[in-house]
Amino acid sequence: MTANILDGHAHAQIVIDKVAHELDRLPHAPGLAVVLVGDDPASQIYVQSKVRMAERLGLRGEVERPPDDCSEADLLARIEALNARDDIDGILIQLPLPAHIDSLRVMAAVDPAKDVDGLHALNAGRLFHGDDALVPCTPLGCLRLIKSIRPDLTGAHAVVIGSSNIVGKPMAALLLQEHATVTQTHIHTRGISKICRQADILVSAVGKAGLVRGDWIKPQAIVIDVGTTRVEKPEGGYAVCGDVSFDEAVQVAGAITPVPRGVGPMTIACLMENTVKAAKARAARLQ
Ligand SMILES: Nc1nc2c(c(=O)[nH]1)N[C@@H](CN(C=O)c1ccc(C(=O)N[C@@H](CCC(=O)O)C(=O)O)cc1)CN2
Repeated sequence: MTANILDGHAHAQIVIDKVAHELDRLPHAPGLAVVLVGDDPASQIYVQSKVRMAERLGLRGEVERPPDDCSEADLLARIEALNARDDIDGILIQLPLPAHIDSLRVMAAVDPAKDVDGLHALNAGRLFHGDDALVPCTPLGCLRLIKSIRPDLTGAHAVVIGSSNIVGKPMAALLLQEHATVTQTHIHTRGISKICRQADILVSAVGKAGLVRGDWIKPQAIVIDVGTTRVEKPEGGYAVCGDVSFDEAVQVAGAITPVPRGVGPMTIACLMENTVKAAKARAARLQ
C-alpha cells in the first residue's frame, strides 16, 4: 500500500478560506510589505506568489526592491520607515539576504507586531515559551498538514532534520508544544538514518535533494518534505526536488508531502493568516 499524498494546495485553500472570512470582519484591508533585496530568480518567484495571493484576497501588497549591493544601513532605514507606516500591518524580508548583510540584525529591526514571518527574537522567544506569537509560516503550515492526519501528537516521536531559525527550530518548538517527543538533528548528527527510522513524524528541512531514502522511514510515518532544491534538467529548465526520495518513501510512509505542491503552498497561505492576525491585533490595540 502506498502513502496518503498530502495535497498542499487543497490544505492551503482551507487556510485561505478562513482568512477570507476573517478579512470580511476587519475594518480595513491589511497591508503587507515585502522587501526583496537583489534579483535572485527563486526569491522573485516566491515574492510574486505572496503578493499575488495577497491581492487575490483583497489585501494591499507592495514590494520594495533595494539593489543587491544596498548597504545594511539603507535596508535598516527602509524597515524603520515601514515600521512607522499606519497602512502597513505586516513586513517580510525575503530570504536569503546577500552575504554582506547581517540577517539577524535585519530581523531585529522589524517591529515584532508586524513581523509576519515570525523571525524577530521576541516572536521566537514567545513561541518557545508557549506564549501567543507570530510563528514562521513554513513550520506553521507543516504542523497543519501533520495534524490533518494525526490531530493528537501526544507522545509521538517527531524527528526534525535541520536547525534553521526559519524552519527547523520553530518546527521543533511547535511539535514540543503539541506534546510530541522531539529529536532535532542537523548536519553534524551521527547515525541520522537510524534516528529517522524511529520517527512517527519526520520533517526534513535541509535543502539536500534526495537525502532521505526509503529505508530511513518507519512504516506508516508521516513524512513532511520542506526541501525545494532546483536541479537543472538535461533538456533545459529545472526541476524542484525535495529532501526526500519520494518514489522510495511513498512505498513506506503512511502520509507524505510531494514537492512541489506540498509544503510550499502552505507557506504562502500561512503568511496571509499571519498578516490578518497582525492586522487584527493592531486594530484592537488602536481602538
Ligand atoms: N522571508 C522568508 N524567506 C523565505 C521563506 C520564508 O518563509 N520567509 N521561505 C523560503 C521560500 N518561500 C517563501 O518565501 C517559498 C518557497 C516555496 C514555495 C512554493 O510554493 N513552492 C512551490 C514550488 C515552486 C518553485 O519553487 O518553483 C511548491 O512547493 O509547490 C513558496 C514559498 C525561503 N525564503
